[in-house]
This record gives sequence, C-alpha cells and structure tokens, in this order.
Amino acid sequence: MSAAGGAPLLSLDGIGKRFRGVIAVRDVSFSVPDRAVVGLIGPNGSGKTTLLNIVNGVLSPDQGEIRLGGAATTGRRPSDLAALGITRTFQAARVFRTLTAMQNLFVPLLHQRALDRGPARRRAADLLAFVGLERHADRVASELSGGQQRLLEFARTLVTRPRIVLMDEPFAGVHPQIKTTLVRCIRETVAQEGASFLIVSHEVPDLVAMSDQMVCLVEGAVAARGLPAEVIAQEKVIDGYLGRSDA
Ligand SMILES: Nc1ncnc2c1ncn2[C@@H]1O[C@H](COP(=O)(O)OP(=O)(O)OP(=O)(O)O)[C@@H](O)[C@H]1O
Repeated sequence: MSAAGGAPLLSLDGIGKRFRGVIAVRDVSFSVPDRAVVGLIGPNGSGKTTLLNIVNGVLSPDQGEIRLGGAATTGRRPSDLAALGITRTFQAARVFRTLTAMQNLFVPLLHQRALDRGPARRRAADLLAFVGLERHADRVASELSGGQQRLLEFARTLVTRPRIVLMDEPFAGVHPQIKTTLVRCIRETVAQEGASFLIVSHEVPDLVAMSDQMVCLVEGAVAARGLPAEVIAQEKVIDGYLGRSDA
C-alpha cells in the first residue's frame, strides 16, 4: 500500500554520510510503504543508527534525498519533522523521569495545545491502557522498570499521532512479556492508526516475524531488501551479518 498519489510514505534515495574518514552510509535507497513495518538489520557499525538520525533530522546527509508522502524533507530540523509526523524512540528509553507515567503523556498533549485538559487526560489514560500501564499511572517514571519505561516512551511517541515511528533497538534487554506487549502495540498501531514503523534491531527472528519488509545494511550499504524471509536467505546477508550455522 502507498501514500496518496502512489508515493511510498517515506523514501530514501541515494543517501550517503561520512564522518571525517569513515563512510558510515553509502548510497542507501529504500522506501517504507504506508501502514507497514520495515525492519532494518545489519552488523554493529553498519550505519543503522546514522540512518535513523538522518531520517529524523538529527544529521544531514552528504548526498541523497528523503521524502515523506512525496514531499522532500532532507535537511529539515527534528522539530519540523516531528510536526510532519516523524517520531522516534531511542536505544535507552527517554522519558521524563521525575513526572508520573500519566504526566509523561498528559504534559506533551497540553503542550501541543491540541486538546483541552479533560480530553487530554482521557487520551493519556487511553494510551496508558493501550500499552498496559494503567495500573502505574501515578508512579513516577524513574520508579518504573526499564521495560515499563520503554512502553511509556512508546506511548509518548503516539501522543502526536505520528505517520511514521523510528525505533532503535526496542527489544534490547527487555523482558519477554514486555517484548510481546510492544510487538502487539506496534502491530495494532499500524492497523488502527495507519502508522508505519522503521525498526532497527539485532533480534532478527523477532523482526522477521513482525516486519512486512526488511532491509539489511552491510558496511553502510544496502546488502538486501525485500520480504523478510527472502532477505535473511540472501548470500550477502548471511556472509555479511548472520553467519552460517554450519561454519
Ligand atoms: N558521530 C560520529 N562520529 C564519527 N563516527 C561516527 C559517528 N556516528 C557513527 N559513526 C561511525 O559510523 C559508522 C556507523 O555507525 P552506526 O552507529 O550508524 O552503526 P549501527 O549499525 O547503528 O551500529 P550498532 O548496531 O552497533 O548500533 C561506524 O563506523 C561508527 O563508528
């Protein structure tokens, strides 16, 4: 499925990025369709986080173009991109540690001035229930477990009703039960809100199970892209990342 006008929701075309002598990303092109989960895999240092930073405007690419819904977004600031519907989670979950779980959602809703206090409180409560944290509404975020903070961070990305959520290692170090909740929330957000996801993870079996498409980077370049089962069967992906079980 694609965004209005037939364009993919997000497209990367010939993206390149160099840090002094290091080529971190080289000529990367792929797209994220509307209402889809795209998994991004690759060895350590293959450019995955750099690419997320480029998509949400933290870094500017040296070459190439990014489009959201057909409109060029290359080089725009993270705050502008957030307003256009690109949000992000991080390797270490970012929440307001001194606020309660409820306030973590309520405060951004009020800040946007999109809703009055009553509806904002109801939406915050709905989002907490969605990620299974309703019993923890009044607990200060720093008292929540790492996995619960990750769920709270996820709920916070949904406050703005994003078009695409970028997630960096969402499953790293989380309890299997939290992982199951997170996967369910991601799939339901696709189905109910029509959002898309670009997810970086080393947990390849989980990503294969939940993604509509996958992209594998090796040494900053696209080694394979397509359906998950096809990507993980490619020689370049096995040689460059997964390794051979008989090796
Ligand atoms: N700010 C920076 N300055 C210099 N080099 C950087 C910077 N950020 C990333 N790099 C280099 O760019 C390359 C890609 O790094 P990146 O963090 O994007 O890889 P990754 O695939 O996300 O790795 P990991 O799976 O370990 O998180 C690496 O060689 C890294 O050392």
